[in-house]
Amino acid sequence: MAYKQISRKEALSLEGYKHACHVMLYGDTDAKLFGRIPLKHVVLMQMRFDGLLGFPGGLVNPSKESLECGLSRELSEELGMALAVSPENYFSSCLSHSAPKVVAHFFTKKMTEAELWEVEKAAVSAAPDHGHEVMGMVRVPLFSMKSDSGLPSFLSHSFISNSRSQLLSALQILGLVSQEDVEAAVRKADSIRKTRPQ
Ligand SMILES: O=c1[nH]cnc2c1ncn2[C@@H]1O[C@H](COP(=O)(O)OP(=O)(O)O)[C@@H](O)[C@H]1O
Repeated sequence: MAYKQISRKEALSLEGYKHACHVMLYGDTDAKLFGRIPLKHVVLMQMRFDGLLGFPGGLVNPSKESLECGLSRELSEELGMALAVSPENYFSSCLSHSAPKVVAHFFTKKMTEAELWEVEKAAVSAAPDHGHEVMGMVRVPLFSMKSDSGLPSFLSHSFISNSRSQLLSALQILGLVSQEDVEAAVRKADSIRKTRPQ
């Protein structure tokens, strides 16, 4: 599936397109898996109603609201708390060939580990969409183990639209996982998918 990256300005000047805005919430952590493997960062995605992984967010109407306001409104439904998103959080805009006439705008927001905990707690206890449109927040495992568990296994699952490539580019550009490690995880994920019983 091919996605074409375009500028925010170009995206907003397109006629007859729907605009989707999603955000990757992330932060640093000192936590260690099994008390020995440093997790380094927390990155949040969600399990959607359709069984696909994606980021919180949804459709916004740029003729009536800014991308950031529309995204914040969607987040209060999915996360059960107000979360401000500003133009500084803008990351990219992409045309999706799999969903004709949809522009996918992507944002990233760094938070403290305590704030991320609050988001996870509100998402399960206060979000109107919990259990309906959103089945739960998930932390992305960023480590890779010899058995291919961790990031390779996570990447072998099914993702909505271009959310997998949004994740991969954010991990690299924000320096959360090295380019080399991302590329190795993608190769392993592809081989897991090929060998999985149908
Ligand atoms: O995480 C994501 N990244 C990129 N596009 C996404 C993501 N999640 C959903 N989409 C796409 O965004 C559009 C709106 O879907 P979504 O289910 O988020 O919004 P809605 O709840 O307003 O209908 C659809 O075209 C969907 O394929």
